[in-house]
Amino acid sequence: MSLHIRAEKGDIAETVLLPGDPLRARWIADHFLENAIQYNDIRGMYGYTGTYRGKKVSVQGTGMGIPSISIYTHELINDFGAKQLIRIGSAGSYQPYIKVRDIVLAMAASTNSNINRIHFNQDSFAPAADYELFIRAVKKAEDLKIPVKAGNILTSDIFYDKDPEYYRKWAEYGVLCVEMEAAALYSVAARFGIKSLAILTVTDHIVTGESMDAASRENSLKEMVTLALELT
Ligand SMILES: O=P(O)(O)O[C@H]1O[C@H](CO)[C@@H](O)[C@H]1O
Ligand SMILES: O=c1cc[nH]c(=O)[nH]1
Repeated sequence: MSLHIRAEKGDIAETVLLPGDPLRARWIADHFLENAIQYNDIRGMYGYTGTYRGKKVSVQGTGMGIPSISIYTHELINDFGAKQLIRIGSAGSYQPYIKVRDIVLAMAASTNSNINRIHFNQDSFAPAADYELFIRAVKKAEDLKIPVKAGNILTSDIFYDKDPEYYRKWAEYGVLCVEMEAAALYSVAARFGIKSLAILTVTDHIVTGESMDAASRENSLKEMVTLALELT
């Protein structure tokens, strides 16, 4: 048992899928895993362990934003021995050619958060995906005929930005989309020497204003979840 996760050592698999939304974790346990057991309900941040095609895998909600995912990933690694963390999140597109429902593999995660400047005494750390896991995801997506885009993304501390043009400076540098956790995932994973990758489904379009409703966000992310589970 750790401060935020009610589980014993061995209850959690070495590979953990990380949706921000704990209800997405429950939906994955219900629809994709065999013999899923719920191990965590602290703060309603559900976590489950089951099997997928015979392999043990866990799904743990992380909540929204860098502080929240940093707590869960720290405990998953240090208290429960997680070795491979795969975020499965929603994102807002910054590019006209990245459409709603597209899947993006985050090769790197720029951020407007100060968290790494605090850790690195004002120097700038570049949070990046694990290369081997990233390449496996690209190949697996090809095998499954799931089209993916890949590139730099933005992990933002702000969801409701007061400046509607804020996205432009990132878009001009080729940043594909925005979400709120990947830079922290990559940084915590790097700190403890484990593998991590963020797979994102575009649910909103920052340029066109298009958006998926809340129920679709929870339920219509099947391809992303399948791709992540195939990497266990
Ligand atoms: O769908 P999840 O994984 O929560 O990810 C995105 O959705 C939330 C904002 O609605 C933020 O957590 C953002 O990163
Ligand atoms: O952080 C996020 C997540 C989904 N959609 C957005 O616009 N932003």
